[in-house]
Amino acid sequence: MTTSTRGAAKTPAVLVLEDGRIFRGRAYGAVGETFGEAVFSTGMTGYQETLTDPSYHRQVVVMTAPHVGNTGVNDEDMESKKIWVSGYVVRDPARVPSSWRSRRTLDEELDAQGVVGISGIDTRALTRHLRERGAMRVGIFSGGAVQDDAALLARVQKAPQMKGANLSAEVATTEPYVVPAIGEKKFTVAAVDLGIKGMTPHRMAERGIEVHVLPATATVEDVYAVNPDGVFFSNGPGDPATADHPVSVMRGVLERGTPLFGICFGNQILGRALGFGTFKLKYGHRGINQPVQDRTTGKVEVTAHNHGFAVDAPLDKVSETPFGRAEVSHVCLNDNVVEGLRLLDRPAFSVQYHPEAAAGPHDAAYLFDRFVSLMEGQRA
Ligand SMILES: NC(=O)CC[C@H](N)C(=O)O
Repeated sequence: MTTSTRGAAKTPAVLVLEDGRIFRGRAYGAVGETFGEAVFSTGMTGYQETLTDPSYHRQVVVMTAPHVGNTGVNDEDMESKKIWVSGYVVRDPARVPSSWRSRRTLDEELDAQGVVGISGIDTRALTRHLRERGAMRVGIFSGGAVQDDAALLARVQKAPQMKGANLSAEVATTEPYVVPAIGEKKFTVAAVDLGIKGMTPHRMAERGIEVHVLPATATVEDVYAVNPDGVFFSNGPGDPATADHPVSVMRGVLERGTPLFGICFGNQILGRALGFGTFKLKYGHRGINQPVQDRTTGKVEVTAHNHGFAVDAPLDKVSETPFGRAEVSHVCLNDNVVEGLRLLDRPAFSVQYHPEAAAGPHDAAYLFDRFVSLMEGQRA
């Protein structure tokens, strides 16, 4: 529950981690209370895209960049219709935004959307704590929600965990919709929406793809009803171990041999469809400067990430799966986490990171071209 109060900057706020560590600051955005999983993002730009990425549903995002809100909020950079983070933590918010596109301040936007945040805390200390102890549950409280610390801690410890959370249906579209191809239409793609970011269909549309975005509950029949040249599985929030329905739909697509591409949650679902497990990372990857190697070319790309889980697949051997041979195509050079999978006997691949990459970098945009090549190959 949140109470909207402008001028929140003067209102004391408290951030309580489930292990009892407490940070005191001032309210930012809406005044009230909120709960979620505390995670940190190292992106120095693109806060508007971060806030509106549905994969952040039920997460409280800590920004490691010390100044946030400098370019205000514009009407163009949203990745979905609303802010999805459940809370927002910044060190030093901009008092006066400066950008020709800015329409309002970030503080006003968070307040208008009822998103509770906190500012003026030592975000470096908080980030180091999360790196050492791992992502954990957190609460932010301000105004009338502030009680004694022990009472707040008890409430944080009762909040739901991210492990085991099945969240796609809470963020995905309930009705199918079409994003038309830009210019000449060359292909039709069925995109299963598990929490899709707006830039993803746009990157496909730019390549002459008409994208039929389908609800997370879509069946194999719904997918083939649009007569697709390719099938796409999107990013999305929650624990991939709970995504049994999309895993079974993906198996149906793999059986038919239709070209298939997955991003982030979609990569974890491909992992599961092939028979690999998934697991929770200690504190995840979130930011826009993660080095990833494409092992099929040897090239290293700087990439945008937002994932807390990963696929458990062997890095150094080709695996036999029910759909033929599969290999790890991409790996994160910071920690050797699996960042991409590809099948060797069927036209299917996926990446754990974000080639659509709003707000950049764009090193990985070639993956959309790879998807187009698979669809061309199927036609030839
Ligand atoms: N961006 C995503 O698709 C995230 C996938 C999954 N929810 C994770 O945290 O790993």
